[in-house]
Amino acid sequence: MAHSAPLIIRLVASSVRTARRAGDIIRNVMAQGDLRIVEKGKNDYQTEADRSAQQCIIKSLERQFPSITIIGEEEQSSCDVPHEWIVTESEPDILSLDCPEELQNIRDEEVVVWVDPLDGTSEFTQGLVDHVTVLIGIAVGDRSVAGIIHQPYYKNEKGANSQGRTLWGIRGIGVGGFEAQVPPSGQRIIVTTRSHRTPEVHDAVEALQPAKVMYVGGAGHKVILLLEGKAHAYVFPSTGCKRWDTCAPEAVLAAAGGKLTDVNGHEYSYCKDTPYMNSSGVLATGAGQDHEWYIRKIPGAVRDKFV
Ligand SMILES: Nc1ncnc2c1ncn2[C@@H]1O[C@H](COP(=O)(O)O)[C@@H](O)[C@H]1OP(=O)(O)O
Ligand SMILES: [Mg+2]
Ligand SMILES: [Mg+2]
Ligand SMILES: [Mg+2]
Repeated sequence: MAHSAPLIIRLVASSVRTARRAGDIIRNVMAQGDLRIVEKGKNDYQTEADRSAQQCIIKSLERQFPSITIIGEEEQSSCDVPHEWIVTESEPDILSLDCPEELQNIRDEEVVVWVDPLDGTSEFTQGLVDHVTVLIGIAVGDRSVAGIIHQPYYKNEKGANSQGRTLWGIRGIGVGGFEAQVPPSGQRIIVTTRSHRTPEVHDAVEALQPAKVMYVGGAGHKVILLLEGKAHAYVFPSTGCKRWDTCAPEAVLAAAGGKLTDVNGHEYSYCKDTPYMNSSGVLATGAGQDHEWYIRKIPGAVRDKFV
């Protein structure tokens, strides 16, 4: 079965298992109590969990898919890793999915995988672990087509789920691992950055006249709030987010009927030579929202800074 499924399906199926293992590694680092924080730049941190989770994901995917391009947020080390970090399994339910025609004959050379081993590092270092996600985004050519968002600290309503949860989406196929919800009509809930606020972010959020604003960490976490219908739009007119922050969330959101672009409505390219920085900001809207309306409402003086 594993060898008969198309490349994209096999990649998603093994990325789901790999993201889960990365989540185990993140929880273990936190449980051991020494994050070994490195400051990469202003308000930009890396921990032992970011480094180890990335080793797990990249070494696992390289082993199974040696000819694809994989780009990770953190610097990659050539050191050996514990053998239990190398994932060789795939999620059987995904392997058996029907694949649409246009995704059936993708070649290894066309695929770029964007890896954010730990999204929401600032919040992680502050103990806000429910903001953390592991992001594996799969692009074909320019376009983000599939994504995995794993939440290592997700708890169900009863407060019990030590394995976290794994949301996935593939354009043209659909989503799994969660229950997609459309945000409520008659009010507007905006979600934005908690740790990278700027005057432009403030002005854009104000202009949208929200009933409520949620300030939370992580691009993955904010898109989950859209997927679950807890917010209508994610607004971030600022640089700082990179391709590995948005590739997976964009694909899962699109597969659920939402949309992620820059703040002027242009799609980012995810080809392997693209700049890493999402220099024109991020605007994401949930299913059923009028994406163009949000673009028009963000003041031109803000949008013009990000053309
Ligand atoms: N100024 C910045 N410097 C570094 N990373 C940023 C910056 N702004 C955003 N990010 C990345 O985008 C994610 C979403 O941003 P925010 O939480 O501020 O809305 C952050 O968790 C961080 O990813 P990461 O945690 O993987 O480094
Ligand atoms: Mg980072
Ligand atoms: Mg990130
Ligand atoms: Mg990260």
